[in-house]
Amino acid sequence: MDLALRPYRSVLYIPGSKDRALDKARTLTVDAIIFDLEDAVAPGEKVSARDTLAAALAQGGYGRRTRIVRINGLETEWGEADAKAADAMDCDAILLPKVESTAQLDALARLTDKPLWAMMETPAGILNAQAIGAHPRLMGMVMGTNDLAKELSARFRADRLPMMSALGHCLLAAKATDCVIVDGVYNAFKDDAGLAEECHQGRDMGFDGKTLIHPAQLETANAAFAPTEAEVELARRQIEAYEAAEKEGQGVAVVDGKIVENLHVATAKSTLAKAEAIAALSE
Ligand SMILES: CC(C)(COP(=O)(O)OP(=O)(O)OC[C@H]1O[C@@H](n2cnc3c(N)ncnc32)[C@H](O)[C@@H]1OP(=O)(O)O)[C@@H](O)C(=O)NCCC(=O)NCCSC(=O)C[C@H](O)C(=O)O
Ligand SMILES: [Mg+2]
Repeated sequence: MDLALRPYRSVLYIPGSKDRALDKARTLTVDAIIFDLEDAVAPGEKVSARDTLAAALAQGGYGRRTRIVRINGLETEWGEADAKAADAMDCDAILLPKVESTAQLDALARLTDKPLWAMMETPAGILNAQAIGAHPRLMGMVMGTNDLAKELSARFRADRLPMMSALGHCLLAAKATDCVIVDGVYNAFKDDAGLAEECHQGRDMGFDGKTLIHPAQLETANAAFAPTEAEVELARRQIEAYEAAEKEGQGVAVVDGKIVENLHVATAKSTLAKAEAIAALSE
């Protein structure tokens, strides 16, 4: 399936240095994996993590899960070697941290032909989101809300008010440039209720899914970002009603007391496409 059309409800970070977690991921119900060489890997393990990760990906077993490798920034001592190593790995895309300009993406694009993703996690990066999203090699954006909170001196709040302008700005940029966009992590991985609340907020805003740090978070994100049965059923009825109205020469149908126009039909079709993509993943 086209990478951009795959589901991204749950996107799990796995430290590239941890054999046990790399193995566990082969059994998890996760849409995409970020194999991390950056912040989840201690400096002393950065070099060996490349080989550990390359071996895990060569061994395979990750099925239809999208495999994204997060490298260290190209300005660091590890970045360029990471990029060359990731280019040779059996993965679907490379994720660059702390992207602030298209020049950084150009530099990475010179080292690999793989699709690129960008971490959006600094004030300069957020302000340049539209240009970053429009980069011809960029496929997706990942919100880095931990780094962003640090850079903004913001406090973590349940309603994420201090993050809202950055989240909204990147969403607009991603939607305007046809990029996939996934929300930041929820650090308290044992707090299911808090995670569910944040997932629903992200889904309501329009994110495609959420990045996660622990397998215990998968079920909540998968449920929150999938169309519900009621949404699928309504989408089918809207399409049917609109097609019937069109045959009668009408441009508007009514379903459950609400108007259905061609734009609602487009949303209904994308709801059905998402449900089908999720079903295809679990086959
Ligand atoms: C948070 C953790 C350190 C907790 O690890 P651990 O104590 O090992 O957890 P458990 O004992 O509960 O683990 C149970 C089993 O699950 C496996 N496991 C744990 N985490 C993962 C994972 N992420 N992926 C796959 N499998 C995982 C364990 O191996 C156990 O397996 P088994 O023994 O076989 O049953 C740990 O969860 C962790 O390291 N998480 C990832 C942290 C991380 O990636 N951080 C960096 C990304 S966040 C970030 O940087 C975002 C962004 O840049 C920003 O700025 O916001
Ligand atoms: Mg970060």
